[in-house]
Amino acid sequence: MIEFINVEKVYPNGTKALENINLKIDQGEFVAVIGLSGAGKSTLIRCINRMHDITDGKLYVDETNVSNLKGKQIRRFRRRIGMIFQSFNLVTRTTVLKNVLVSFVPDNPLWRKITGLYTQEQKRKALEALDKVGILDKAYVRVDQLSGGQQQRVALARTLAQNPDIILADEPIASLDPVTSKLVMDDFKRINQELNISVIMNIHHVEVALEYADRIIGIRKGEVVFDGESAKVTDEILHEIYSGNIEELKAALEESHAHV
Ligand SMILES: Nc1ncnc2c1ncn2[C@@H]1O[C@H](COP(=O)(O)OP(=O)(O)OP(=O)(O)O)[C@@H](O)[C@H]1O
Repeated sequence: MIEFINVEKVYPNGTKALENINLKIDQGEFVAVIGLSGAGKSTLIRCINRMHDITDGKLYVDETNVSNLKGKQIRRFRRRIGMIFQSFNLVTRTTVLKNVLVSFVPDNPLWRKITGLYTQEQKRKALEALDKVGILDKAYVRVDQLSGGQQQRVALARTLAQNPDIILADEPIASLDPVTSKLVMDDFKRINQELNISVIMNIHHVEVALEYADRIIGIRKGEVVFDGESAKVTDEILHEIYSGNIEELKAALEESHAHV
């Protein structure tokens, strides 16, 4: 379980990005975080794996008080939490398989790190992860020969290979076309349901969020203004989340229509 207790995040330049955040997210939930640009969505999910430090309150992942982690403990903790970015973060001039194998580097002794050799078991796990996202046939293809959607699935396979409890996804479909977005979202949903991995996704496409996530967290100006089942999100609630900016809400909805 992930638990935020009165969490606040103030950046060193004085910007208050999160305030009074209280949330409990159970293992296996699929949560979409929505809100205007600058509302604090990215900050919220990046506090979970300590990419950002909170400045007040408490944040727990299971029994771990995230703020108390130091050095090696942070690295070990992050092994349990996969992270997917809009930009895929892959090494494009090498093969799909090598990109997935990279997830094992932290576990390997120095000589394996230097030689770039992996165990048969690691290769088997990497191929298994590629199979889970339907691109096993691309294992020996160079990443720069794949479409954006396929690249995002490689990123997903790399994360799966590390056997995470949680996947944090920061705008994972923002640079994908509507058809590909759907395939990638289907992968997230399947992984969530079949492997019981929690998915916490920051997403601009409201309708996609409503279709795929079980739970919506609406953020406005660093505060949670809605937290509930996707099925219970009404136009009034969306207005509340995006209030003060109807034009942006309309644009977000139109963009989402194009994605479903
Ligand atoms: N490294 C930083 N230093 C200072 N302020 C920051 C930093 N990162 C984000 N902010 C500010 O914190 C607030 C929340 O930003 P955040 O990126 O979390 O919003 P967001 O909802 O994810 O936005 P977007 O949808 O545009 O990505 C914004 O006012 C932003 O300008």
